[in-house]
Amino acid sequence: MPEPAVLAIDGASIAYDAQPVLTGVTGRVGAGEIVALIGPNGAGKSTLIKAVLGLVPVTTGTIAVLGRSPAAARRDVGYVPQADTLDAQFPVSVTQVVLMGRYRRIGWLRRPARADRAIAADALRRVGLADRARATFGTLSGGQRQRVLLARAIAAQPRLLLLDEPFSGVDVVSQEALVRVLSQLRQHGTAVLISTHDLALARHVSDHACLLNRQMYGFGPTAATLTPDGLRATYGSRTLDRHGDDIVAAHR
Ligand SMILES: Nc1ncnc2c1ncn2[C@@H]1O[C@H](COP(=O)(O)OP(=O)(O)OP(=O)(O)O)[C@@H](O)[C@H]1O
Repeated sequence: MPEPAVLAIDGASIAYDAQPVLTGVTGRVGAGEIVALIGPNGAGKSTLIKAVLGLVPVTTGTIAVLGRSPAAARRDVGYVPQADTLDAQFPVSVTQVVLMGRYRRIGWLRRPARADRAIAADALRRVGLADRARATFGTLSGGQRQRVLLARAIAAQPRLLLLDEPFSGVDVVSQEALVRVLSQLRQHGTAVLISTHDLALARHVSDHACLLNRQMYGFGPTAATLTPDGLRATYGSRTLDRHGDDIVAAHR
């Protein structure tokens, strides 16, 4: 018997109101696989991530996480939001933010046990911020805050991790930390869905790519999907930067 997919999307349309913003999405993400969502601004990448979280309705077709509805599977799904949606005013320490990742497992009314603190400390170490554990979250740089939120997500030990443009606006150190964490997650069998505008990073880290622009233009092994033809179809008349036969960057 083949392993059931961690995430299974079949002919899904997703809508905030009457008119769907995304249609015809079909694809599978298995344990330990990393899938990149690629498409221009407004393509529907964040919307798809929110639908997998059960926050935006699927109007036709289905989205199943571990064979359950997105809302029922929420406990097994981690989420790192876009950097610019973070609240830097949080008057809490870095460790407290990471421990929030444990509450869905231990319950909001219980105090974290020693094991939870060890898991949080390990998550901070994995993103390279062990030395900032006592710092106030708001005093960190944008890239460091993004890494703290990544630590919070991995401390929850999700089976599926959703990352919304984690590479945008972060420094090289943060990018390297993220690439390192992604490779560890793959080894642990965590499935990852990652939206990004960065084609080079997508090619570097992902096994599969999903091309989106209000509809799906392709889903498959990264090299076979991020082709000049596939990217041209997805981005339309927008400029694509070429290097030899390759398209290296797509403008938003
Ligand atoms: N809460 C909302 N209510 C109604 N429409 C929305 C809402 N959020 C987003 N949209 C619309 O859905 C479409 C897709 O937006 P989405 O944020 O998913 O795109 P994206 O691919 O993530 O873009 P970006 O790369 O700019 O983050 C856009 O037209 C947007 O205006």
